[in-house]
Amino acid sequence: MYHVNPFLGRGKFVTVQDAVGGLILSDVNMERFLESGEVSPRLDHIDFSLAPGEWVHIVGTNGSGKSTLARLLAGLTIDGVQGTWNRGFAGNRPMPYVMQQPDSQLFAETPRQEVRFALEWQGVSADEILHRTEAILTRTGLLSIGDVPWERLSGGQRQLAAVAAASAASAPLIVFDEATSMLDEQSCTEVLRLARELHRQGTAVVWVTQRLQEIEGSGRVVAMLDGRIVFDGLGSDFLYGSEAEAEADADADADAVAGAVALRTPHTLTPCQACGLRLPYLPALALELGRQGKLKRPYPETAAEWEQVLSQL
Ligand SMILES: Nc1ncnc2c1ncn2[C@@H]1O[C@H](COP(=O)(O)OP(=O)(O)OP(=O)(O)O)[C@@H](O)[C@H]1O
Repeated sequence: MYHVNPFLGRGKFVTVQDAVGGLILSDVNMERFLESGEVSPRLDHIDFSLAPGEWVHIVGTNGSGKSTLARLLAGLTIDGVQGTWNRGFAGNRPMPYVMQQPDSQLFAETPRQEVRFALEWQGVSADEILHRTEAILTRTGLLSIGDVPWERLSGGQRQLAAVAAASAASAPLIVFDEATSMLDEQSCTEVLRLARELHRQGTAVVWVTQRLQEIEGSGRVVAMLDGRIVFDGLGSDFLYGSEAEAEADADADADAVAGAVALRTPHTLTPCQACGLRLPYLPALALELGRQGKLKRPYPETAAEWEQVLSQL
């Protein structure tokens, strides 16, 4: 358990007790000082927990506090944070943190060197390094370009190398902070595939993104607004609202059609829209078809599911 002790200076954490289990933040608070001299929250009394092996999407508008929360979860020091937390399964060491810009986190000159360095930092033996480097390059699809210098690789390939190096730590948690935002569609898919593979192998993943099309209906979504967590629940409820709200909407529509009410009750905003975020095209289409009674939940997610639904409309 860690406490931020304001009397020890900014960002110094005091170990109170070790515990293995969930990574838990309690009442974590952080202020930012505006040019006007006013103080506003950067994190506003956040409570958050992450179980071992869990995947969480963190979303929110620009400046809502996603990166600040992500850095804290990775165990990186941030000046001026206050609150209480238990790092649980994530332990005392900083966890791998994959950023938006691969170039700001690459140390070596080629993918193979990058992975080797990452393993060396883990204290892995020389024999083991040789074997594991090849295995990681193979798994990440980088073997054929393992010795190509960064300047001859695309941004997507450099980001894959950053993920490969992050995965070399075999850490219990990896934080991706908008890791796909600068990439083309194919590279996004590759980076997401690697992250999902790590997750399948038991790594907890914090996935910060502005790309809401990456949300899965059955996955966990945490949405931030003005430094607060304003939603923590299922991806489908975040995108479409809860089923109970949808039913209430449908009842209101039926009443309006039957003339039981003079005016049609306006639909409520979904949590996604209430956060100031725009629904991606396909979820917006699903929501509209659902509201017209042409589609029932669970709404389609994959291309194959959409194809089937559209062929039946
Ligand atoms: N190093 C810093 N010092 C002071 N304020 C900061 C610092 N970094 C971020 N902030 C402010 O804290 C608030 C939250 O920033 P943060 O980067 O966590 O949000 P975000 O949701 O990740 O935004 P974005 O999507 O634009 O990256 C913003 O108002 C930002 O301007």
